[in-house]
Amino acid sequence: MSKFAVEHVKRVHSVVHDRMGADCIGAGNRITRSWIRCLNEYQLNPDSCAEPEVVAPIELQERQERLADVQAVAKVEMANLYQQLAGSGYAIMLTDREGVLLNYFGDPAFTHAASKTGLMQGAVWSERVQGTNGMGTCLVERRPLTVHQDEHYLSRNIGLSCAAAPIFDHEGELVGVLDASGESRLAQQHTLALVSMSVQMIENRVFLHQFRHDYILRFHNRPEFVGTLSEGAIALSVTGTVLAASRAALSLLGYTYPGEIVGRDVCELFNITFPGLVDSSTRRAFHPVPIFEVRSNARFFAVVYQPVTGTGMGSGARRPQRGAARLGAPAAEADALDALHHGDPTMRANVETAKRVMERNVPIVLLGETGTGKERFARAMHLSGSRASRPFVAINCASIPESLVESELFGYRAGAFTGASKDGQRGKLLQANGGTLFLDEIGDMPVALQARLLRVLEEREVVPLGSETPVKLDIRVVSATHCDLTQKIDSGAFREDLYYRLQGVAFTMPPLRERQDRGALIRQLVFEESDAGSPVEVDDRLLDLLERQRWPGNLRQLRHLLRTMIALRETDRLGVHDLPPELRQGLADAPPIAQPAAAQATAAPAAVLGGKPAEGLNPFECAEREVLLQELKRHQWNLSGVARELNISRNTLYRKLQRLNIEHPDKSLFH
Ligand SMILES: Nc1ncnc2c1ncn2[C@@H]1O[C@H](COP(=O)(O)OP(=O)(O)OP(=O)(O)O)[C@@H](O)[C@H]1O
Repeated sequence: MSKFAVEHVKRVHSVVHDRMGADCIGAGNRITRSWIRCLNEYQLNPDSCAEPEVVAPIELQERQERLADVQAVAKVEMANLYQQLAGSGYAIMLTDREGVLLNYFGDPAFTHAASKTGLMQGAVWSERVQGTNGMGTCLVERRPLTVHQDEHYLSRNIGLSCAAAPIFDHEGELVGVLDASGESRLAQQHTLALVSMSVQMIENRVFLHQFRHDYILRFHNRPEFVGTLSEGAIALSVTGTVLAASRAALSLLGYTYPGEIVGRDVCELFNITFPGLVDSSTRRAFHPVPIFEVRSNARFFAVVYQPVTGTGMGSGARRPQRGAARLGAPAAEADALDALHHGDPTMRANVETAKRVMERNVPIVLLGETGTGKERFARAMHLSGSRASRPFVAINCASIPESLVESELFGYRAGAFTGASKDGQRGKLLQANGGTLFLDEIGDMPVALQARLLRVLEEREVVPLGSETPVKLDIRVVSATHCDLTQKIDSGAFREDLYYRLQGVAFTMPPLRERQDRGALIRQLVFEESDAGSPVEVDDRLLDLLERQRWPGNLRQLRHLLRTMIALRETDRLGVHDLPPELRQGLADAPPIAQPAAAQATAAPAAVLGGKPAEGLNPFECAEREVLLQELKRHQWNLSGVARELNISRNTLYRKLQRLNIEHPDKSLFH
């Protein structure tokens, strides 16, 4: 151990064990708290030399797809941030909520050193694994922070300076962290401000994108700030019900949780009716109009943007109707279910059955692989039925932290516990009252919570925390899962009684590779991803290529690819040349999905170089394999050269070679 490391370890122990020491570190108590967690709770050795923990490539891909919306926007912001910090030795990183590094933009000067500490895609930077660090500690503290040099817990990380800010979704849930890390001597004071601004930009853009098919009220207390980074945004349904609010909107209006305003009518927030708001916004040609907040009478300036139409719901389907009844389906929304398919027989049968059962108060379960459209199906049922003007509330049962379950689901009364909001909080169950509750990933719900949920569903009432008065519940419950619930019941991970309570009718969403309407679906996705006013087309060769793929990530994966291609396109007609280079070859070579599995394996591109053919690899991996083989050939199998060229560490390169079945023509040379 170096003298420096010995000193560091001593200091960590003295800070944790001795309050005097803690006061001495002068770094604010977030670091002290974190060090205490690292030593006492995670029992980490400050001088640990353990290899960085890296998730398997397939897991990384799944995690990236789960955060596809955020990632697509974040990539652009990361590139911007990287440019602003260029030359100062920084790497910009995005992690998910578990601290797994999803994206990495590295300054070449720093990348090599960084990979030694584990700053690379797939590495886990949670506090539990890497001790006090920008990303991991930010995930725990849930606020922007810096971790500078020897504030890091592990002595091997004290060469770093990190500035990290948390990214939240519109439901206030933490989804990840954006971080800029560099070598300490180059650390810049304003980095944290830049990172925080980028996060705000990411959150705003994700919000505007996710709710682009709804009305969006964008406002600020100064007219010139409408449309800027600091504006607030509220998504509204066709009847003016608040569907969601951005963080800035909540803060401008003085609320803490989205649940405090979601489900309310916009006229309960501002002293103007929804049709009045839309009319004046349109009449003023989208110049901000003054509106007044109901509680404080504070003046704001607002613009209401119309939904981007073209989801198959018909143009104009979402125009607000003057005095539209709060209950009763807007007629034009009735085809939301029909718009889910373009002739695929399985989906058509699902839609027809859904229409028959959805008003009958029968619980519904949606089954299917990830990304096959379960949530979209649930939303379409909601929009097509009599509850369309009431809230649709989605809960991801797998991701609610144990400690928040109670208040998130059931809500609490004002002052129910220390730290509770003074106005109390309506839980998600009550937010959904009158509408639909969508329980996503139901198979992953913690068992303790299953019992409580069962009771609520049976009694049809909720008692918020700190209250004794039950509130009546009237919700339509739709659940979804990608796992086999009967297997979970057998293993004791899922309650049988809850299973029968949730499953009245089950629908199975066909995977994309089995859908017979793939061509029309691709066109539909391209249309949805195009900006209003500049529609993008797909040429026949590209369409044919895309139709023939197996799409393990289903519609979500396809949408993600199309979004990237549209963002980077040169003209409004997408062709094969718009495919990312690493995919072009792989997609072109991949076998058509109509072939039986055995045939596909043999049809996968056999490597000209590199030993074993690419058996069992998906098209993306085949593409990656091809690119790697070309690079290896170009560098005459000099691994250091290839690693440098690809901006990855030698370790990562080794792992890739193994995963992609690449061997040197002369095997001994790799070892
Ligand atoms: N019929 C459809 N037409 C166009 N896009 C669709 C359709 N169905 C789903 N999608 C798109 O596919 C993506 C994934 O859909 P969705 O989130 O509903 O899938 P899911 O099965 O609920 O996924 P997960 O199991 O991971 O929660 C979304 O971008 C959604 O808009």
